Amino acid sequence: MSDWFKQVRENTDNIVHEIKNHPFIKGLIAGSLPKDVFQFYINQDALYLAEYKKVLATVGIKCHAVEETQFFLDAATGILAVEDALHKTYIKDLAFNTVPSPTCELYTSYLARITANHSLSEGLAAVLPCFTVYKEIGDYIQANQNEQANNPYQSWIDTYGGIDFENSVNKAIAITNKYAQSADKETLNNMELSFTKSTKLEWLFWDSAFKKEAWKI
Ligand SMILES: Cc1ncc(CN)c(N)n1
Repeated sequence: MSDWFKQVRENTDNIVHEIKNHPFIKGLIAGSLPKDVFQFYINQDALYLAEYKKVLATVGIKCHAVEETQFFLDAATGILAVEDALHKTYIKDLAFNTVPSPTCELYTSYLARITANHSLSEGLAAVLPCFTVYKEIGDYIQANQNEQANNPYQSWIDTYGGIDFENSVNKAIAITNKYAQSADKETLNNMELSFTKSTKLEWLFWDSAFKKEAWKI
């Protein structure tokens, strides 16, 4: 498979389309997203990223080439340090809720299960939407903003629309494409299932934040 990512991205276009049209994203573009909703999201995202760091490290230590391992370990510390700083900016005065929402729990548990029990290729495919969806949404928001000056969410938006994040996303895509190139048909099928599931979970994460999802019992 010469460009695995291009193919699976095309096949998940409907999900990305739904993300772009979600009221959460529309609210970020306009800067009108209610503050309590964004803070709920940032709080849940901090809980998500704490687990995602471990997942990236797990994938990294399974990679065959030392520079691939290094990339994922750097991603776990470097990129996430930037995100942690964003989280501190936006939730500084708030009581931090340490309970993951059902969707946060679902997404992190799913990633942990795939990276622990399935093949490296499937693990790479499962963690990739966390890079690619945010890059695409960051770019999409920046391209569709009428005004950036007074948007309270601009530093969050610029983190994902920026060049540093783009470099890291391209590297993650290149590594995953490389493993896809030597994967058999069954593995390719499983990789696409993982990529699609994580892309759906990205939609669900924003949707659950918009609804400030709580445990029903
Ligand atoms: C849920 C989620 N997915 C992806 C990202 C971008 N690393 C994030 N911060 N949060």
